[in-house]
Amino acid sequence: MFGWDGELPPPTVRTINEMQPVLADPNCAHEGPLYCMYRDLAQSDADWTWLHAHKLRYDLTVIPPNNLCGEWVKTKGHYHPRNPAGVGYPEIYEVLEGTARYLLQSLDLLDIVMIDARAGDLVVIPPGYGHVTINPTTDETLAMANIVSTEFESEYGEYISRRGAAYFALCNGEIRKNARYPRVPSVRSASPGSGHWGVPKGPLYSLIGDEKALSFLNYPERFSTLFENLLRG
Ligand SMILES: O=P(O)(O)OC[C@H]1O[C@H](O)[C@H](O)[C@@H](O)[C@@H]1O
Repeated sequence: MFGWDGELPPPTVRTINEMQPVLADPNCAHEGPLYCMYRDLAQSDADWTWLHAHKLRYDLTVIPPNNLCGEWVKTKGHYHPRNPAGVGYPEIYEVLEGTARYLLQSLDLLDIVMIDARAGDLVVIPPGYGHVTINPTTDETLAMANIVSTEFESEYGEYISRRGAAYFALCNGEIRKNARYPRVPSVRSASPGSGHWGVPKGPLYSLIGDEKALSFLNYPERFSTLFENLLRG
């Protein structure tokens, strides 16, 4: 499954109920499971030990297509806190199957970015950017991997209090502004970074063991050029 060798542990399942506070239609009465998160995976004890020694985690997320009262299925959305040096923890994703739309928003809400990615693409979430992943299809499951620091918990408060991201991606193709956000810029598009601006090339799993390629995840303060280039596109 998704190029994963061997059995997967039982996933954490995000239900539609948990998503109610962040849906475009707050009265959407659908129910049931929405997407599965398999956290802290490794293909061998050696890989797991390396990941943990470097304060990192490899996860898979599987998002079947869905229509949530007119909105594409998406993840709940969260920010990451700052690391001890005062810089937000970044994250790196890889699309394994299907297509993904990453909707990023800076904490100051001055920058909203949409990145369309397909299988093989790697996408870096820069420090300070909240993020939602959308499966913008009717018929394809999205499977993606991520590597992220083990040193923090995701923060959902901003997304819950504003009832979702700054924009909603609707199944009719409309990108609708969320009325809970007073003033936000329009969405700009960017490309997945894989192989450019210092963003590593995949497969993501093959980077396990490569300290140089993954140290930006815990020490983003040492990689300001990478993030500046990434945000300039
Ligand atoms: O936490 P959510 O907003 O539901 O997003 C889902 C994803 O978030 C993070 O990136 C985690 O590292 C993933 O394991 C998870 O699948």
